Amino acid sequence: MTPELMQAGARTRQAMEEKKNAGAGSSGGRQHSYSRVVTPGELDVAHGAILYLDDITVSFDGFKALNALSLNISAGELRCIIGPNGAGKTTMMDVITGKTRPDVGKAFFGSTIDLLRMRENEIASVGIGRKFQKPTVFEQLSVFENLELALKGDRGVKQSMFFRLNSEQADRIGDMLKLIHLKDSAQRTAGLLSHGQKQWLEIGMLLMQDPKLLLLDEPVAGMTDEETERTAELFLSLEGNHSLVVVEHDMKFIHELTRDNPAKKVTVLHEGSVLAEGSLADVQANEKVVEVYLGR
Ligand SMILES: Nc1ncnc2c1ncn2[C@@H]1O[C@H](COP(=O)(O)OP(=O)(O)OP(=O)(O)O)[C@@H](O)[C@H]1O
Repeated sequence: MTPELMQAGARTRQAMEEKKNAGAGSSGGRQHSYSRVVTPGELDVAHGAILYLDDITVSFDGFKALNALSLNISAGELRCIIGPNGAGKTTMMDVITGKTRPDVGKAFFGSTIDLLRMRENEIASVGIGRKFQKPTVFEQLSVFENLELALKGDRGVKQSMFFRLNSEQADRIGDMLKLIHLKDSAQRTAGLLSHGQKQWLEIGMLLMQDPKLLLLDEPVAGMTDEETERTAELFLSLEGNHSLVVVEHDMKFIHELTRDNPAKKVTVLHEGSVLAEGSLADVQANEKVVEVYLGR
């Protein structure tokens, strides 16, 4: 071994030792007793939950839009949330994404990321993507360009100008076009797409940023039956790799999302709290649910 190599080896060992000691200082030496070391700010779903809301209350001039709401979503889960108008579904999404601050309660992404201490843009950057009801794509650009833009993410203007797709990125866009059923429309101007196709494109744009949790607000509103079915297929194909929270009024769509697994959990919100939670059959048979929602 040459002296240079020996010196390089010594430097590497010293750096490793310093890193180990620094880690011991910041975590109280816990990595000696636990095999898993969690990096601050990194999503940790080792305990199973990707989203944990506890006792969240949001008041508007004394009116409680959310009233001690608690909700747990597991990593990889597809959870449907239903509830009558005014139940608090949008307010719940607003709390998760940092748009609205609750009066009290806890909201964690994984077991370590405290959402209530973060701004909206920070929450988006740790991996929570939100799809609003209305599609918001860049109408003048092609489908491909929309996805390309989403891939660029929040690079600065100058970096975006000089951004060139590498082959891996071009492949990712190709795969996404297939997934969202827009392969044949890649060069089409987005403004010319049908409502359903625009919704898929926007979902594709969200997915290009690889969110860990997707919040989808009435994604099939205004879609044809065929588009609704395809959307259900798309969401089911994402389940497992992503976690999805789907707020929806369309019961046919909820049926399609739960058909492969009838035990899949559905949550019913009412007056800012969870009224019922269980399989679709269970919540549909629940008298309180029938009274406030399904029986209307
Ligand atoms: N900014 C606000 N100021 C006052 N009241 C509000 C505000 N935002 C929501 N609310 C009220 O809080 C309650 C819950 O509203 P939210 O929009 O969360 O319900 P929702 O379940 O999403 O309803 P929908 O299905 O109609 O969209 C409603 O009574 C609503 O009027």
